[in-house]
Amino acid sequence: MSTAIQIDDLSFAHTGADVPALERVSLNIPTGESVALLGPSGAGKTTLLALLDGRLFGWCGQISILGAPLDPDHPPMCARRPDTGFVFQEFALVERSAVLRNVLNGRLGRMSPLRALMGSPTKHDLEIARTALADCGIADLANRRVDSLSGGQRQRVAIARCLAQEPRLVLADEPVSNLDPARAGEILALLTGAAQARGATALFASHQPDLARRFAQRIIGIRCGRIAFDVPTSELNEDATAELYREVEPIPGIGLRAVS
Ligand SMILES: Nc1ncnc2c1ncn2[C@@H]1O[C@H](COP(=O)(O)OP(=O)(O)OP(=O)(O)O)[C@@H](O)[C@H]1O
Repeated sequence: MSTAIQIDDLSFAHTGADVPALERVSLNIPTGESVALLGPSGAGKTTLLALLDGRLFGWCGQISILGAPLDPDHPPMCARRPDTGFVFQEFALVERSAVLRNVLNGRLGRMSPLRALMGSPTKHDLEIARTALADCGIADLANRRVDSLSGGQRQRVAIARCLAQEPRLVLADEPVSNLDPARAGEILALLTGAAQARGATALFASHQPDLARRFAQRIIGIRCGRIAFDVPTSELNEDATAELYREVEPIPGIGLRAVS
């Protein structure tokens, strides 16, 4: 089976940070797998996803996405961009634009440069965007401006935009944090189901172990920038989860230390 994400000995510190956000992380995620990243606030989940998306630089180690190595100092080539879809924790939508326009933005990397520049989608692009809206249960919101939507509705728009991109790898940073439990389950089912139906790989960060169990085949626990466990979902036990979320306290000049 081919590999979607290969990470070897990855370390990274944010500019000005005293301690690294990630330290000596190695993992391999085969194509088609749905994987959840669990970990307490500040563990390094967002940092890891942003690195995999080619948005942070100056890291050490090796990262390979869909068979192509990332450059630690430069963004990925434009041609590779559409293959990775990202659902942001803060949505990253164009607030004053209509929902449909936002979802069509997911198609930009699939359009010819001229069409993308003119903002002129083909019939096919429109069809895909409307299907993504319908799949996310928000077809009726197509013409509403994003700044008139609730947090949960925005989250659906962000997911629809990602699906419209037709990515081979879906990275999602707490993609359902603004939804009630029933809707959260529905949307994660949609996101992971859509990825699986297309043979795509999904890696999503979550604070909700129960949702991770339901929608991931494998669960990776991150704590203080290091991998605490990496197990098939069926093997995740309560003790490992409790240990992952055990309180940490900052030690001046040293970083984070687990409270015993
Ligand atoms: N832009 C930044 N500059 C400096 N330090 C940062 C920056 N972004 C994150 N960090 C630090 O990097 C570490 C990892 O943060 P990260 O946001 O990746 O954690 P997380 O697991 O995604 O947390 P959460 O669940 O709260 O989103 C934390 O110590 C955080 O304070």
